[in-house]
Order: sequence, then C-alpha cells, then structure tokens
Amino acid sequence: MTHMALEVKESLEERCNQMLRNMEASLTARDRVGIQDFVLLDAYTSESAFLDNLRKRFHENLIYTYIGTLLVTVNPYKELDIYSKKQMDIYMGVNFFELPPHIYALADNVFRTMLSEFNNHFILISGESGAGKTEASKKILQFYAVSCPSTKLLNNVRDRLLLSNPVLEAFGNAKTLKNDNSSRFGKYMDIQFDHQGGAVGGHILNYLLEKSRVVHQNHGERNFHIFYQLVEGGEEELLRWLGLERNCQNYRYLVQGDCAKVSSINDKSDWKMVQRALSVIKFSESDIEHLFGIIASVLHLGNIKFEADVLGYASLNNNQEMHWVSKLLGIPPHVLQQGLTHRKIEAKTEEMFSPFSVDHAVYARDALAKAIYGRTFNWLVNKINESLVNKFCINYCNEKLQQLFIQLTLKSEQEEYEMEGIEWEPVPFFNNKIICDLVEEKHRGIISLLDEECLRPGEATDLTFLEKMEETIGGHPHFVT
Ligand SMILES: Nc1ncnc2c1ncn2[C@@H]1O[C@H](COP(=O)(O)OP(=O)(O)OP(=O)(O)O)[C@@H](O)[C@H]1O
Repeated sequence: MTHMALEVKESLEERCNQMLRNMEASLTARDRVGIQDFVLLDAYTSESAFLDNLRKRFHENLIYTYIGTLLVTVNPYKELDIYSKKQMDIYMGVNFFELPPHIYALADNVFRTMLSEFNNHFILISGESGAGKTEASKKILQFYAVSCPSTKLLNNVRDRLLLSNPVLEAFGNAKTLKNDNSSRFGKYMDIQFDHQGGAVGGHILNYLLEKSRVVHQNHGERNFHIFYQLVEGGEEELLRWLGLERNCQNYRYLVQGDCAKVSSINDKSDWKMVQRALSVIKFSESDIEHLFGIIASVLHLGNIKFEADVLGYASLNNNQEMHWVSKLLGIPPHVLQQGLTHRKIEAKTEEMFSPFSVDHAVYARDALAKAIYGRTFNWLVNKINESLVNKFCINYCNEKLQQLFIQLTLKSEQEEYEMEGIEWEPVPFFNNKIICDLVEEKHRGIISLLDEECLRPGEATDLTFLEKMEETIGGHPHFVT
C-alpha cells in the first residue's frame, strides 16, 4: 500500500512538475513570440505594447496576429514557407481560433460563414503603399482556387480570376519609391459562388487609375509596367510593326524617373507571362494587336516635338512620330495634326480653330496620351469582366455599389445635417433604388422572374422569359426590351 501511495505521490509530483515546466515553456515562448491575439494583451491600451508584440512575432517570422476576428499582417519582404498546398489543407474547415493566425484561416472562415448563413461577405484589405494588400488578395484567391469545390466550368472561372491579375498588374501597376509593384488604381473584386461553394463568376471594378503617371514620373519611379515589358520583351516583328525600338531610353514617357531598368523586375519574362494570360482569358489576336497598337501610340505621342512658327504658334513639321500615331490609331494625319496644334471652338452652327502655343500643344498632347491610356485600361477591365460573368450581373453589381454609395454618403449625410440643424444646400441626386428593385425585388424582380421561369414545368427559352418580363414588368419606367 505504502509503496503504491508513494508511486502515486511520485507520479503526481512528476505530473505537476511537468505541467509547471510546460507552463513555463509556454510563458517563455509567449515572451519570445508574443501573443497570437491582441485581445489577450494585458496592456491593451498601450501602443508600445502593441508594437512590441508585433515586433516579437515578426522576429520569429510570425507575420500574422489577430485582434479578435481581424487580422494584422506585417510585410516580411521575403518568401516564407507558409503558403504551400499543405498549409492550405491544414487550414481548410478548421475553427478560426484553433490554429495560429493565418490569412488562410480568415479566407476559410469567411467562405464557410457565407455558405452557412447564405449571405454576402466581404474582406476589406487596407494599409499603406507596399504593406502587402495586393499579395494578400492573391493569397486569398489562391486559397479559394484550391479549397472551393471544382468542376470543369468552375476551373475555367478560377483560372480567369487568377490570370486576370498579371494582366491588371502589367497595365495598372508601376514601380514607385515605396513599392516596385505598386497598384496605381483602386480595385474592388467580386467573386460569386453557387450554393455548393463553387466559384461561378466574378467581376472587377476599377477606379481612379493614376493617369498622370503616363506622362510624368517622379525620380526613382517608373511608368506602368506594360510599356517597359513591350519594349524589352516584344518580338522583333511586333516592334517593327509598331515602329518601336528596343531601347526604353528612346522614349520620353519612360525615362523621367531615370530608372527604366529595375533589378527586382524582369520585364522580358513578365511580358511572356502577360501574353500567356491574355490568351487564356480569351483576348483574340486582333484585340491584342489593337491593344499594343494603342500602347505604342502613347509612346510615340510622348516623343512628338512641337516647333514654334514665326507667330510663336505650335507647328508640326513632317513629324515621323505623328505618322506612327496616325497609323496606329487610325486617325488621318491632317486631323491629328489639326487636333494637336489647335483648339476647336464651336458656336451654334460655326466651328473655329484657334492655334495653340507650344506649351499648350504639349499640354494637349499629354492630355491625349492620358485619356487614351485611361480608356484603354477601362476597356481592358471590361473585357476581363466579360469573360468572367455576363453583362447583366456586372450592371447589377454597379447599381448596387451606386446604391450603397447613395445610402452611405448622400442620404445619411443629408439626414444627419437635417437632424443636427446644420444649414446646407441640398444635393439633388437620382436614387437608383428603383433600378435595384427592378432587378432584385421578391416575386416581381428580374432575378425572381428568371428563377420562376427556370423552375416551372415545360420548356423555358430566352423568348418565354422575355414574354414573362414584358407581362410582369413591361410597364416599369426603367424597363425596355
Ligand atoms: N505575404 C508576403 N510574403 C512575402 N512578401 C510579401 C508579402 N506581402 C507583400 N510582400 C512583398 O511586398 C511587396 C509589396 O506588396 P504589395 O504589392 O502587395 O503591396 P500593396 O499594399 O498592394 O501596395 P500598393 O498600395 O503600393 O499597391 C510585394 O511585391 C512583395 O515583394
């Protein structure tokens, strides 16, 4: 008995010691690697304690920390072995707080909540330039590409979503002082899932492209990547057809930042990747030809030089560059010449042309280059969207965003002014709720009608659907067939 009691006592003592050792180890580890969730930080109001915790974790390559369900990331600026397929598998379907913080945990949690609650979710990524927002969004997309149930159709959507990134980056990103691959436009990406969680479509909304970069870059910065990729990587025949030489130094719009070559960027291989991506996301050969024709025309525009005539007005004398722009944009040379050196004034039935000074002509030339590039970028995004989801969904998404904007800014702001008795000029606006209702209203909206038409017995065709809409919403002021 005594012997046994001793044994029990000894094993109890040993277990207690072990527990103490474990506690101590985890406290030491906690001291070394910090805590995983800021909610557990003792000095939760102290900024220095917050930063200290981030720093500790960062030194151990732990770049993710939670604040409850919010994820804080510190850019490691080096490849960490935390984004493998194995890591994705570990995080799939696991409770959010069960594993160390990770962007995959967040992506997985959002996805599963969306499926169980049957509602929309969004992931907002914010931070200063170079913080790692674009990389984070790519990690999320890659995670969904692996974790979502896949069929051939869905794989197609997935590939397009993933491959639209290099194309958008080529045309919308540039080297800045803060980030060698800085996104110079705002991006809102929408992914649509079916009830089983398969990605069935997507939509990208771009806004506020930094067009001024096309004609001017600060020291140490570059123009948009695509220009350098074309000049460095474009095939000989293509460059000949576009009238370009393989030397970025020859183009005014490419050298103002004095850093056309950047060690971290390989324009040649990026060009190849963009070409592959363009063909996978279904850009036809003629689309691609026109696209690069326009990009080259911008480079030629930048090299157009004006001379002052005897009266000091801008003139273009047999300008080789202008002929290239004319050829690539399909504008007759005399129209282009007139447009670049004169301002058109229209008065009722009359048109007058007033000549530009050289400074004005330079300004107009740069404005044209910015407008051409800006519109090309919009066209590109629309084209990518076309291949992702049909026009109807795009329009619906835009209307909903507009509605959100109206609700959040115009309406609530004006209501607040009224409530607080602040005097202001009421801003008149068109409330597009009527259009959103037309699409989404229960039983009477286009989506409900489509649902009904698909479910009813008998053969449903585009025509029967159209008839049904005409019957039900034919009198709606915003419905036309
Ligand atoms: N998780 C990560 N792992 C390794 N490197 C990263 C990670 N996130 C970002 N980086 C590095 O930091 C660079 C800048 O990140 P990113 O382009 O995502 O920043 P951003 O916040 O989108 O910046 P901007 O607002 O200028 O577009 C990347 O090119 C990459 O080198």
